[in-house]
Amino acid sequence: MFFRASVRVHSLRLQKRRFASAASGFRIPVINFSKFRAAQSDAEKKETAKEVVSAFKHSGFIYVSNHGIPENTVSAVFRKSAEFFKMPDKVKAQLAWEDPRSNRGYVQIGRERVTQSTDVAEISALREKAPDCKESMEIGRDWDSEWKNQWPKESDVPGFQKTMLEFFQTCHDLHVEMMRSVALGLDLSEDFFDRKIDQQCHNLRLLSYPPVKRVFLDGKGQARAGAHSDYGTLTLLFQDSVGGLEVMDPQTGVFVPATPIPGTIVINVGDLLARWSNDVLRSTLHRVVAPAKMISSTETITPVRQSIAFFSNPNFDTVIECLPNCGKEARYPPVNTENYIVGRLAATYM
Ligand SMILES: O=C(O)CCC(=O)C(=O)O
Ligand SMILES: [Fe+2]
Repeated sequence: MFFRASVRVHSLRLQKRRFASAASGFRIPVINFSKFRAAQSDAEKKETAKEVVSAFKHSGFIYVSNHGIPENTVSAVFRKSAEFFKMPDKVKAQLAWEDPRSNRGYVQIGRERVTQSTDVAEISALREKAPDCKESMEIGRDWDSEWKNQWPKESDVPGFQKTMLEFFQTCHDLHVEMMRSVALGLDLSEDFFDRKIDQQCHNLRLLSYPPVKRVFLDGKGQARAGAHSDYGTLTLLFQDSVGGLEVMDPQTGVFVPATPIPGTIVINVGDLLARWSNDVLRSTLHRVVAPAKMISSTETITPVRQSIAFFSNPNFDTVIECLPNCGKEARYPPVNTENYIVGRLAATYM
């Protein structure tokens, strides 16, 4: 969570990097989502919903298989994303991310430093010392009356806009179903969230982590993306086969690799859903470091890595306050979604 811990505590935890061990008991389960869709009865549906919620309570992360998004849809998005990042820097710079209220556009390497700190000066110092080694392209709903997406010229990346807009809708649809499983798993009515999440105030983020010297990533506090939690309800994360994503075991503070599993999507709880659920569901720290697997014994440069994150959010006018069935006493005061999300974004970008 946002205020959960200080950077000092995290930097101690960052020193420890081990692999998942049976001893810690930490695991990110693979959940077959076709069982939710194809369920013949409410009871059967609830079985998968309970699996989802149980994992979100313990680790905050799941792998979802049989999620219904065709493999060639995902690979087309990866291809268009790679084409986008191959454009010359000065072309990408014309599409620059400008405002946390919009949260759209191209973010060059070093502009964002994800962290749990809330102190602007501290984040700024961190950004200078150990910026995230990544570039990204942020896309929002395309019909917003105030904020416009920063599309590249059609001739520069043919089909980019169409591919991304279709994918945005596809991810929204899956997120609605996932939220239905969360509602059922919390013993709420299946449609509990439907009208609170239907305005698509989400953020599709294309990520590219350039090749970098391994020694550089091994430096103190340096990572492809520093330890952080996400801000919204659920993040749908598509990763390539390179690896490097690690999730913190909340019991031990040890980071555990979330090794890519072909055909699955990694889905994790964000801070707003944790807050909504009064911390019944867990928003877990994660980061991106050099991949564990070496290509060869002489390898000193990590391969380029691509990932795609769909950060789903409640409607911006939704007030987040303790859900039913999530404890008698609210741990947090109510908060407006837009104020919360924009506040978090404003702190992490320069
Ligand atoms: O690239 C990844 O695997 C994770 C990215 C991430 O956690 C984020 O952008 O919030
Ligand atoms: Fe994240």
